[in-house]
Amino acid sequence: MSDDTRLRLEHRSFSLPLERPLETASGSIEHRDGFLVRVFDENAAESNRGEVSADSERVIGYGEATPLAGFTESRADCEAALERASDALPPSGPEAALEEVDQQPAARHAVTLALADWHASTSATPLYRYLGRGPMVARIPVNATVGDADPATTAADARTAADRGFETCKVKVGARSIEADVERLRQVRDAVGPNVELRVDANGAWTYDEALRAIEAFADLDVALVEQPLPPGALEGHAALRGHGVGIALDEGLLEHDLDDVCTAGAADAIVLKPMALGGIDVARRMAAWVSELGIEAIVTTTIDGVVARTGAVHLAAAIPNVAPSGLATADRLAADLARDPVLLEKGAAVVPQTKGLGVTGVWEDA
Ligand SMILES: O=C(O)CCC(=O)c1ccccc1C(=O)O
Ligand SMILES: [Mg+2]
Repeated sequence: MSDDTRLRLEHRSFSLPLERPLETASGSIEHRDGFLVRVFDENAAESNRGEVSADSERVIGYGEATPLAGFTESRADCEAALERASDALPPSGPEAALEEVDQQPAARHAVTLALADWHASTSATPLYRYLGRGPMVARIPVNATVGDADPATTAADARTAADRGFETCKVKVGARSIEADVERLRQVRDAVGPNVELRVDANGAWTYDEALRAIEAFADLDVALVEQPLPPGALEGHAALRGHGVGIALDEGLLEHDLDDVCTAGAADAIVLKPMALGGIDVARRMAAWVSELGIEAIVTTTIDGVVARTGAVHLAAAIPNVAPSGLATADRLAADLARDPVLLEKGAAVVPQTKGLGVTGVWEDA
């Protein structure tokens, strides 16, 4: 950053309705409300004032804070943290602004993403290469997300995903009895055939005995992974559920435990990284690097975020070597979005944007 760079941060609120609510064992997600953040160089804006092309040439970094109960701070705490960060950035710089959002993961996600987008755009580098300084990545594998519903609807949704080319399908479970979920997965397996990888996500709904019963039945249906079978506090329980034919992934559990403790307990075959809940793509990337040495898989996903955070998560996934199929095919859940989606989905893969920064444009204007 040059000496006359004086970054300024602004935020504004948004509310996005879902086209189809996502039904889960921990409730239904019907809309996503949050804050768009932008960062720009005040001095650059000043010197360009009055020139016709000033706005389109000015580098702007975008971020998104989309809080979700059970995963992040409240909307009010998020907004207060963003206000503190806005007040701190111009006089004191990025480090001081980050201190103000340190305890609020969604707010920290937004501020760090906006700064990273600004820096990557300033150096004309796609965000994932700015993050990882690694090789070019054209595509990352993604999974389809199928919510809780009756067996026939669940099977039809999975079939639609398979017909669209998804090779991995994640089904929400835990909202009904084990027997009902097993029947749902039986119909899903029949509908998609043997070649689609199936995962389930119980969002912490089961007791240990229920989880074991579910896992033994799911193993016969060749379910590859169960996400968060037990409540987030359980580590030993998850460790004991491993080795029964279905891999164990932790999602909510990562928000309650240090990654070191998860690894020491041997509680997971895979971890589910939600940058919004973990406090930013920088935090998520460090976690992925940490577990890769232990043979634990990293899955990137979102809390059904808007296009800014979702695209940030796509760049994160592109910066993780051998990232597992990730939960990033959720754009069509939203009835409206913050801007045009720069990420194309093609046969179960997301095409990674190769333009500078995040690659999301036209954000603020249409919010
Ligand atoms: O991972 C996916 O396929 C989609 C995202 C998803 O399931 C989700 C969305 C919002 C909140 C929680 C979760 C979850 O993984 O538990
Ligand atoms: Mg989950």
